[in-house]
Amino acid sequence: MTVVGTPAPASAGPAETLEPRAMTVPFPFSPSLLAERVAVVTGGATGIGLAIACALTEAGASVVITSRSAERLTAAEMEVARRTGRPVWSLPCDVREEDDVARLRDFVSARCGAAAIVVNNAAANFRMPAEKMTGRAMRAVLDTDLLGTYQVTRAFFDDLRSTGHGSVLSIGIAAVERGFPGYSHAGAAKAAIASLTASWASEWGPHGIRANCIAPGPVPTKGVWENMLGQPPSSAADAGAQAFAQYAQAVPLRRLGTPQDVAAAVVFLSSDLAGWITGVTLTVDGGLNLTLGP
Ligand SMILES: CCCCC/C=C/C(=O)SCCNC(=O)CCNC(=O)[C@H](O)C(C)(C)COP(=O)(O)OP(=O)(O)OC[C@H]1O[C@@H](n2cnc3c(N)ncnc32)[C@H](O)[C@@H]1OP(=O)(O)O
Ligand SMILES: NC(=O)C1=CN([C@@H]2O[C@H](COP(=O)(O)OP(=O)(O)OC[C@H]3O[C@@H](n4cnc5c(N)ncnc54)[C@H](OP(=O)(O)O)[C@@H]3O)[C@@H](O)[C@H]2O)C=CC1
Repeated sequence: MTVVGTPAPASAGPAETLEPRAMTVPFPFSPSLLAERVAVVTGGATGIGLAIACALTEAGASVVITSRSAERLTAAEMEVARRTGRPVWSLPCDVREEDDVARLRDFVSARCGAAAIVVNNAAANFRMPAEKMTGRAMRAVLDTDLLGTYQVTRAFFDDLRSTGHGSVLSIGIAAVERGFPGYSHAGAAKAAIASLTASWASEWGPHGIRANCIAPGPVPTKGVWENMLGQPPSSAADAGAQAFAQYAQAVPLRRLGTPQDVAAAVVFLSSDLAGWITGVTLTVDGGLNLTLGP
């Protein structure tokens, strides 16, 4: 039986074990829930995107993953097949580049058919105090997170509409209305994504396209460790690992998130189970935002 949180292989090194896969909830959706649907997942080779690709595949969708690295995509293709027993397709694409995005759209259409589900998950992040933020640094993040989300979604608009049940899922960040200290570029981009989502929902509802945002709290993926907190710790005793363990105690549900927590929300929102839900931002954070005060 396939499960949402396939346990890490015994051979997994310290970096892999940081992507918590301890959750062993049986896969909660029918394997035919998304049958005949084609899905595109940006940033689908690692972390949360990889878990989303696995979950959509397990729910019956034909999935195309994309990121800038052909090497990571090849590894991810094998990982999805290992976890789900089904193939995914992949194409390198920098979401900041219009030509790349146009090629992606044509690849998906030729290989699998019209996309009914677009998951905007690709993102870039690095710590930088606001007063030190250069224009290039700001642009590097806005171009990836915001422009990339807009560009990919727009490229697939005709396909989404043609299916009659298009669904756009964009990944934001929990409690972004409070800002994102140290990461003001990413906070601004993610806040704008929530607004884009609402605009798309209103404008495209009449075309049968739903648009929703998922706003995760902290999920200690390898990408977060490398880009936000330095190198992954080599053991649970490392200061970084200790800080995260302490952070978990601030969460009402007393744990940090897993990629699979986010993936389950994506499957639900992209399916007909959520057929009358559009324009929402769903926070997936174990209740952490409730502890931040009024
Ligand atoms: C604690 C829980 C909350 C977690 C919330 C959210 C988490 C996440 O979003 S996780 C996603 C993390 N994953 C990634 O970030 C992976 C992808 N990131 C990247 O590939 C890069 O960081 C990049 C896209 C931003 C690099 O883009 P590129 O166009 O190649 O940028 P340049 O190298 O040309 O640099 C442009 C500009 O930005 C400055 N810069 C880039 N990276 C960093 C860095 N790591 N630290 C500081 N500054 C950086 C760079 O210095 C350039 O500015 P100038 O120096 O003024 O030219
Ligand atoms: N982990 C967390 O705590 C939280 C994460 N999020 C969001 O969840 C999503 C996934 O993050 P996570 O899995 O943790 O981190 P990852 O670093 O694993 O994922 C980011 C992905 O984006 C891809 N990517 C980056 N830039 C581009 C680009 N220009 N074009 C195409 N792909 C690109 C990367 O692949 P490649 O480098 O190969 O291009 C990578 O696969 C992001 O949107 C993030 O902001 C939100 C809240 C909390």
